[in-house]
Amino acid sequence: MATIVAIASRELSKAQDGAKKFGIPKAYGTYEEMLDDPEIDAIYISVPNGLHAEWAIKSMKAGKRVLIEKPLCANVDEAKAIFEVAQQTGRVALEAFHWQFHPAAHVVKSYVDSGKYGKVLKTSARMVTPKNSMPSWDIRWKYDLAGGATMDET
Ligand SMILES: NC(=O)C1=CN([C@@H]2O[C@H](COP(=O)(O)OP(=O)(O)OC[C@H]3O[C@@H](n4cnc5c(N)ncnc54)[C@H](OP(=O)(O)O)[C@@H]3O)[C@@H](O)[C@H]2O)C=CC1
Ligand SMILES: O=C1OC[C@@H](O)[C@H](O)[C@H]1O
Repeated sequence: MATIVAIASRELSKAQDGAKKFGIPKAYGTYEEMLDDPEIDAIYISVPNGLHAEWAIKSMKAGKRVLIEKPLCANVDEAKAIFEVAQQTGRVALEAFHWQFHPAAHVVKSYVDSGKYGKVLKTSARMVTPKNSMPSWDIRWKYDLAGGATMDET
């Protein structure tokens, strides 16, 4: 079982509001301060996509295990860097993407692998969101933060 020990924001007042709302004992006004907290074993990384690798690597170097929001990171070089640091530090790095563990996904994969229904010739995906649910300032529109529909649904 895990206990949430602290929450961090780039703005202390935001962290304090979150801590109060969710009954979290400690609030930090920088991410670095949280990494310095010896009481913390693992960090949940929920910053924008383009910052996942940076904070996963800093967290592991600070001795923490990391649960990294999907998508794991922005590109293959970052993915390699994350797993190199995980190996060097002996820390666990896991992407918070439930499909790889979902029984339904395994059943679908077993059908595909079995060839029972023939070969997969094409797949297609479309991202649709309710009108105004993703304002223009949302991180998902920001290329420099590794936004975009493909990244969002990866
Ligand atoms: N698994 C799932 O089902 C879901 C996963 N996600 C993933 O979670 C991550 C965050 O998504 P979401 O919570 O919707 O995003 P938000 O924009 O709501 O939150 C991201 C937070 O990151 C912090 N942050 C740090 N640096 C920056 C920066 N340069 N610009 C903007 N924000 C920054 C901010 O917190 P602060 O200012 O307090 O420091 C901000 O509140 C994404 O990787 C997304 O793909 C999102 C939704 C569902
Ligand atoms: O589950 C999700 O649905 C909406 C998306 O924008 C989000 O990032 C994703 O994780």
